[in-house]
Amino acid sequence: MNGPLENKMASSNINGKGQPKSSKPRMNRKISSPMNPAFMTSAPGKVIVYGEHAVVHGKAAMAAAISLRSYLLVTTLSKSQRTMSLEFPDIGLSHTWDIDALPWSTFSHPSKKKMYYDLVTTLDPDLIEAMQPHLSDVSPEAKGEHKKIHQAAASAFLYLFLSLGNQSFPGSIYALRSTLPIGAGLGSSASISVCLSSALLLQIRTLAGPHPDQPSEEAELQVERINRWAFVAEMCIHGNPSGVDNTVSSGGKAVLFKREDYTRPPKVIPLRNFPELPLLLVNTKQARSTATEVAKVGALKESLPVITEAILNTIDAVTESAYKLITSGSFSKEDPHTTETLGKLMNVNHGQLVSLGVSHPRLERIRELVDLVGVGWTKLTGAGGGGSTITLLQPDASPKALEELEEKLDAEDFERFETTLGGDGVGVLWPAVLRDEGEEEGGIEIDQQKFLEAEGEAGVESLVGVRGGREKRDGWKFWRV
Ligand SMILES: Nc1ncnc2c1ncn2[C@@H]1O[C@H](COP(=O)(O)OP(=O)(O)OP(=O)(O)O)[C@@H](O)[C@H]1O
Ligand SMILES: C[C@@](O)(CCO)CC(=O)[O-]
Repeated sequence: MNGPLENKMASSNINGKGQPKSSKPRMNRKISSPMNPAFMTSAPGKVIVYGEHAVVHGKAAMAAAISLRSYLLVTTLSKSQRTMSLEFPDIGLSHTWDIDALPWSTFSHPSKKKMYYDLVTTLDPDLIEAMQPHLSDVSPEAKGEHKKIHQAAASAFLYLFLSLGNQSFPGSIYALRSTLPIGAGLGSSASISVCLSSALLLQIRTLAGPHPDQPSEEAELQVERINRWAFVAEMCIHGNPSGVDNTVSSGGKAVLFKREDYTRPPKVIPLRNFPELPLLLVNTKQARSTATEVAKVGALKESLPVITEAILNTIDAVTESAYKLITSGSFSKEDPHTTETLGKLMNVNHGQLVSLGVSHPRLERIRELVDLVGVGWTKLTGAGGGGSTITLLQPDASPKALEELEEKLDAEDFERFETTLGGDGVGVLWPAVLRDEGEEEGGIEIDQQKFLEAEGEAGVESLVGVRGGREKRDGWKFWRV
């Protein structure tokens, strides 16, 4: 059976299959004091329903959280252990920094120091430079794309840690597992960014809650702070993010998102009555980097500015039409005409993304297979260039045709996902103890060994999952906005 590492990365040029772990996870260290119990954070992936890429250029996008999530377990070490460790087995990354050797003087210099409530919209080149010597010894044996994946995750953590922490920060281990495929357009980087940002903000004790009777304005402020720092981590991972992924991952549910001015917070409209659309989510297993795909569109805009801007504007019009339809008083998802309009808009949006040059033959093959059986409307979702598609299924799609489609997708080695849209955003499990409903007392204490050894995505989901397949789990808490 595949272990977590083998399962995670798609079989492509950034293949993580069978990568040796950099070193064995350190699972035998002495763990937290009762004052600093081990705790967890978790955040969802997302699908972009309309408007990816255009959103990087100031247009609107509509996106919703999905039920696949990342989970981060934080274990505080005893006072004498002055190290910060990352255990990210999904990508085969294991690294430890000596806290006292990190570039504190640069990060805490008055001209550079940021506060936990600040809005940071660009990475500081001096800070990036100061981090370099501490990143160059991360996975020195890794090569090519594999190395980039490690560097991206390590730099996201280090930039946040050095910005939010200080030299007297307690030594800690950050163990991360995700049920999301990586580089598949489903927001894996945003979900780990939200996990890291919320964990560090909790460790420096700047977050209130989450607790059940928290006023919603307070909850909103906490989520906003997490989201701002998650955006910083996203900038470390993919250069020029719009912020839509981390916004959905932090707040959950579904939103219309637009960032016209990068020096100001984006405009985010929650879509409270976002319909539970019957969606089929398919991964090409062709991993790619969001940074590369975003750069492709940037390059097209430079070489064909007028045409590219025109395409981006028509994408905006598609997103706007879908938004108007969903928020109109007469909207009903039972109405086949409405579904058909949303579906046609998805098809148009896909065509626009093809013109921007971010499709891939495997994405086109999924479209072809769906079109051949005629069960719905398909578009790529996320950055494209591989990654995933979403298909809005026709309400009257015949079960036989659907079965036929599933067989074909399986035969051609595509990966189908079942997921629900619009779930919770960032969650906290403090301390790391879970109890299933009906269980008498005690509950399961999640320690690093259990967490790192859980078998595959299903093992992670069943051990620490927000639902874990059960009706209700006691322990995970969310800021309710
Ligand atoms: N489970 C994970 N463990 C460690 N690092 C991860 C994990 N998931 C994502 N990452 C980091 O995020 C990067 C992938 O980000 P990228 O934005 O390219 O893809 P994505 O977020 O899955 O897709 P999209 O942005 O299109 O939704 C990886 O290279 C890695 O650095
Ligand atoms: C391609 C893109 O629009 C969506 C990636 O999920 C990039 C971004 O918004 O940061």
